[in-house]
Amino acid sequence: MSARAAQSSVAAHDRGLLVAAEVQVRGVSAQVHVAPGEVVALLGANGAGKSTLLGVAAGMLRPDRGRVELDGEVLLAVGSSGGSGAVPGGPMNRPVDLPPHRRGVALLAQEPLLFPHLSVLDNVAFGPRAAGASRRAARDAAARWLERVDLTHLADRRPGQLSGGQAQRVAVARALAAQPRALLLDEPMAALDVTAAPEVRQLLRRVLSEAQDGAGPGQPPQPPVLLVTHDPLDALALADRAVVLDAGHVVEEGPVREVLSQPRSAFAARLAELNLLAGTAAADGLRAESGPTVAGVLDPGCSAGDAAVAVFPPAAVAIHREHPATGVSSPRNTIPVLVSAVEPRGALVRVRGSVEADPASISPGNSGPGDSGPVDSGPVGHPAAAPVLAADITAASAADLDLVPGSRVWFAVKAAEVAVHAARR
Ligand SMILES: Nc1ncnc2c1ncn2[C@@H]1O[C@H](COP(=O)(O)OP(=O)(O)OP(=O)(O)O)[C@@H](O)[C@H]1O
Repeated sequence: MSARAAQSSVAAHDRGLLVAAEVQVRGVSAQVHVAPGEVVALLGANGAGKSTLLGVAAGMLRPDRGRVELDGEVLLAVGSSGGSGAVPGGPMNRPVDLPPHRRGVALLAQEPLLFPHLSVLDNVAFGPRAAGASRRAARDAAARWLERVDLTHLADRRPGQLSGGQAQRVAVARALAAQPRALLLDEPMAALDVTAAPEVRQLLRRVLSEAQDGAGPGQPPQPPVLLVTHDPLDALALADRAVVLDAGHVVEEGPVREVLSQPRSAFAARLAELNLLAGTAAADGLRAESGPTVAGVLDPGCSAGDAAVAVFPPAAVAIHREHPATGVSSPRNTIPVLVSAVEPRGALVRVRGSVEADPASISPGNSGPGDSGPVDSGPVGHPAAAPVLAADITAASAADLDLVPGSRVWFAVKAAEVAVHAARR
């Protein structure tokens, strides 16, 4: 990239958070921009470079070349100009590398990293105190934040007397009480058990959307949020956009649902081993964006009316040539699908196909879609593209069904196998 092109790419991002870094020893050369109020999920396999970018943004790692800007302020500018690849060079007068505590950036890590000798209240007050608030103002802010994360009753406890989920909620309060100008989340649910993880995910979902709704005229800009995660549910619940890193480079980016439902990189495809339909949560399932209700089981963090996704594994899908009888013992979804690929996978066959919106397109002799089908929601940003679903069936069944690309079939999945999770709209 020429210096001029590099400059213009930086100038285009004068609001929000820009992180561009080249770290040769780690093979990382990537650039990510997060707009004010936007949550970007940084996805990628182990060693892809996610923590490296986060470390550069936080000021914990100095790259060979790199630039970090927050709302136009340069937090880091190191390395020579005129380089190539993802990292803007630009004319370099003198290097800038603000230390972490002067960046106005808060980092929430996997472990809550609370001070063991301080009470919960004083741990939270540490955030605003470190950002320059007076002792009293810091404690007031801490008390307000403990209320927002429903932990007022634990204010006097020491971290050693908290569960893992409670401690992480305290860490969330500490990070946000400092009123950071940008928030970095490094796999914040990864160290939690299966009960605590959804609680913290739900809390983050709530506080992040409150932070975004809260900004108005005269208020500081909404903080950009960069979230590192391996978990597609974290990305779906919390992020607007996904950026996929592979071997240190950005290989894919776009709205989260689009990246997960129509993955173009190998990693996103692996991550998206689940079927996914977007819409609005209903009492007993999901109302697809432009279709009827898919019966399913609502996640505890999800209520009717929320933006949501219905998720089910390919192994839970049965395939029928004719419309199957409606399940008696448990409700069943029947979805008309046009087969696009039939791929052997060991002892199984992965059948992929797009959801058909028009029941009339189903082959003659079918009784038409059942009560709960068809589903024709399209992923965000691709209103015209029908969602693609996958089913794993035995090779013998695939042979019996005589499936080839172009076959028209019904995918059937029991409601009990469909999980409905809250998601960003
Ligand atoms: N301290 C270090 N010194 C040298 N190389 C490192 C160091 N830490 C990480 N690496 C290498 O840098 C590359 C990027 O690592 P990074 O930790 O950023 O990946 P990641 O996507 O965060 O992975 P994970 O999901 O496992 O945390 C990898 O090849 C890794 O082996």
